[in-house]
Amino acid sequence: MSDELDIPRDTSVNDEHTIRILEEKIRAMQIETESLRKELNYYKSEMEKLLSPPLIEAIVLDVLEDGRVIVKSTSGPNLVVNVSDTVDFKSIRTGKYVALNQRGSAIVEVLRDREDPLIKSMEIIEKPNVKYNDIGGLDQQILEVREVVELPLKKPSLFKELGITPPKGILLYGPPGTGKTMLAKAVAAESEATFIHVVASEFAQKFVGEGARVVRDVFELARKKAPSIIFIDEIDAIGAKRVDLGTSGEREVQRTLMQLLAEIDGFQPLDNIKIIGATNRIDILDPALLRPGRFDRLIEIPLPNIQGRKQILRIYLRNMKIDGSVDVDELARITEGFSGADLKNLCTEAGYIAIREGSHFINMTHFKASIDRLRSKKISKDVIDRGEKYV
Ligand SMILES: Nc1ncnc2c1ncn2[C@@H]1O[C@H](COP(=O)(O)OP(=O)(O)OP(=O)(O)O)[C@@H](O)[C@H]1O
Repeated sequence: MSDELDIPRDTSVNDEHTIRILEEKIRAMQIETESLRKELNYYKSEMEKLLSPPLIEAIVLDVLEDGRVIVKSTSGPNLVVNVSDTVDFKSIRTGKYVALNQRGSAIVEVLRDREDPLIKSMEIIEKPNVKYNDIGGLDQQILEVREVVELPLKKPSLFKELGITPPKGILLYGPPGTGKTMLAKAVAAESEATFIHVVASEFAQKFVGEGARVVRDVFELARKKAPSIIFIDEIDAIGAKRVDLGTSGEREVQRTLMQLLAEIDGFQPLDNIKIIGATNRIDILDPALLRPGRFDRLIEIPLPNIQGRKQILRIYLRNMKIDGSVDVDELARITEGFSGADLKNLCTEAGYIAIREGSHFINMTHFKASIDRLRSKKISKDVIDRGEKYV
């Protein structure tokens, strides 16, 4: 025993030492017991949670003067319920998510706020303020979009009369920052249509079936707000060809795509809804998306050529205080590889350089310094990205 407890053999001499060792052992065991007790309590409470009946989720519609609350339970009906004493009454407000007890008679917990996936995924602009002449270097594409989107929305009778079916959806493809979103907004503005902007990667939701629900809700909203244009950016996020559907995430993306195709198939070419998809990865799109009656008109939005760059620069220079040294032709010539977004940044940066110098005008030197800065900062990276992504 003494060996076990590390007690020195000569106990007569070492009584005090022995007692100290034993006391330490007792303390260590007490600590151990305490920690096991906590662990036991934790598992007991986990067991209780698992065995307790499930709660019902609801959203607060109104708080009544008599202290009761009207809620809409997610399982269906509106209910008038009490508030349990364990809940802070002040935290209950319209729009809050709460948990009801199993009988659905009382609020027993106020839940954490969370975002509505529909609201998170989209932006609605009743009247976008982009005009065709704000867009440079895309004259041909503007003409085509006007013909296949604007005209059928504005004058469906023309198409009916002649028996022509316009496309339900078009796909704008090309490198980033070339004006795809701008063009979609401009056509919505000119067609007096509501612009519903969704980013497809936001459709990929956490919960099973949620992506498909958001797609359904977006189309429902488009019908309510018609005439509407639904702009689906980064459509490759849900519309890429799939090689295998191994993970549940991939299956969820596939379900979302199926819902999108079903919604597109569900309306008529001359209904007052149009869909514009955008991607810089047309090479990886699922051919199902490009079948007739879906995104069946493909419009390339390339990087601007020298003429295009000149037009875009002119648009931005319109509102800038420049001096006589600024040569637009020269600027367009030395900005090969720049997108519309890059050219806009170039103008803004030149303005900043002028401000830093305390200059009242922006001159050619400011523009050239701005080009050098942008080139070294991002262009090389962009070109590499484009080389890999854009086909
Ligand atoms: N052709 C253009 N004419 C004028 N401005 C342009 C043009 N292209 C891009 N821009 C400017 O760049 C900004 C970004 O462009 P936009 O969002 O339309 O590009 P995008 O092609 O949709 O890009 P992404 O593929 O990254 O979504 C615009 O708000 C505009 O200021």
